[in-house]
Amino acid sequence: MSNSLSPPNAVPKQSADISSLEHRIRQLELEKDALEQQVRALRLEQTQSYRTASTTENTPEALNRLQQVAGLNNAEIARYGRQLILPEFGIQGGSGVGRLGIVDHDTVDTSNLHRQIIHNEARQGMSKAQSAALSIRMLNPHCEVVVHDLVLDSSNAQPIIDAYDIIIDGTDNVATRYLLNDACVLGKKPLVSGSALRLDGQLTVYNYRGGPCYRCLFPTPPPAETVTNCSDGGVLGVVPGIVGCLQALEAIKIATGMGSQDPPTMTLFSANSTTLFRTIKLRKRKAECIVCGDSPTVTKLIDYVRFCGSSATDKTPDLFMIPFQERLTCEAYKAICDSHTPHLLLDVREKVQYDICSLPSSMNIPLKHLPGQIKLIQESLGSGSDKPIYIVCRRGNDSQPAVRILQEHGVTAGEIKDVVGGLEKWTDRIDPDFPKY
Ligand SMILES: Nc1ncnc2c1ncn2[C@@H]1O[C@H](COP(=O)(O)OP(=O)(O)OP(=O)(O)O)[C@@H](O)[C@H]1O
Ligand SMILES: [Zn+2]
Repeated sequence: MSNSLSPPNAVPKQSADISSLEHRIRQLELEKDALEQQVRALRLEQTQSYRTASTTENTPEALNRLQQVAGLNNAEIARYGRQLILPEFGIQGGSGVGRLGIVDHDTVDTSNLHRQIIHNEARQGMSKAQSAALSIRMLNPHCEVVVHDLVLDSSNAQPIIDAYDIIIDGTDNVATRYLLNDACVLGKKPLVSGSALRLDGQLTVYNYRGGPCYRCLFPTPPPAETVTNCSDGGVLGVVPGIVGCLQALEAIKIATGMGSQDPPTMTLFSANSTTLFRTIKLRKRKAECIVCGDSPTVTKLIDYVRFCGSSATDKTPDLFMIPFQERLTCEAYKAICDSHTPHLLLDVREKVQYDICSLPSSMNIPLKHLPGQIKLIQESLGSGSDKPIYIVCRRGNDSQPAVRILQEHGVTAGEIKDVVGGLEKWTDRIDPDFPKY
């Protein structure tokens, strides 16, 4: 046996290093847990002493003093009474929100009314920010409401964010979510983020008390074609309301110093699950996050539309993947129908959308199933046929990749074209009675 070999029971040096490092990590983790527990206990103590101050001194003098501190008049005390008597809030915590800013560039649409209850039937076509401000003023004339009727982008976001203490995100696109995140990190503002789609919702508070930011969780934007919004995926009316109330709750807790979820958490709501709520613990990427990490490289707002490869509004139909002259206008397609020119009309919307409304004699194959249905399409057309294929979707976006898919799979047809602006344009320009949803 050579001397260089270790004795039978000895641990090789490298594994000894690894295990001692692992031991150290476990120790540090224990220390971290203990420290986090201490922080939680101190925060609880803070809240309780604050609570005691606002409830036990119930003498008229003490109330008067607190009333002055909180700046409430009798009418406001009457208004907020049910909240003021909550021990967790008291007169200081219960004084409400003095100034609310509303940002939205859009106008109220009929399809918003089943869920956006801040608007109503009579407000269709009105600026959403104005309509929201009206509703808030009708509820409470004391609240100052500032209307920002604009598309929030990197040229205007920072001063708007800087003017408020807490930012609540209820937008529907990734470009704006990254923009808001970065502006909040740069402006040191907590971001109460909520989203709702179909039967599901999500709630997270970012950038609060050393917690993670949106980029810590999602360092890179998802591919644009994988993102669905309410307009395409649908949403159950009550779900955004549930998420919105949770966002309001977190904002109130932050405003009153009660704190938010600790440790930082993502709350997932699913109307379809038996438990309704689930939570996921979140971690800040201290070392790697390029905006809130140790060595940030994002030090000012960037072009988020370019970064995400998708627009900040879902109201811009047609991404112009195919040159306009290679496509059909609604009017041109109407002329084809009127002249009874034989053709195959392919509708590439999801089946649930197709079931709501469709053009006569169309064939429904949702975009995602198209590659698997080439044979069926060719058979419907007749092989070697020179019959043209026209493709339609909701807004003229999905129909363009559909054209490319058929071309790439070598479908033989007279021509393969899609309808610019899709069925939405069809309603606007050709048939006002065709349903718009
Ligand atoms: N960058 C932005 N600036 C201003 N408002 C924005 C921005 N991004 C999104 N919004 C607004 O956020 C809101 C998101 O609401 P929601 O998800 O219900 O979509 P919607 O556009 O109202 O409805 P739908 O998608 O069904 O047409 C919209 O009113 C939209 O105008
Ligand atoms: Zn981060």
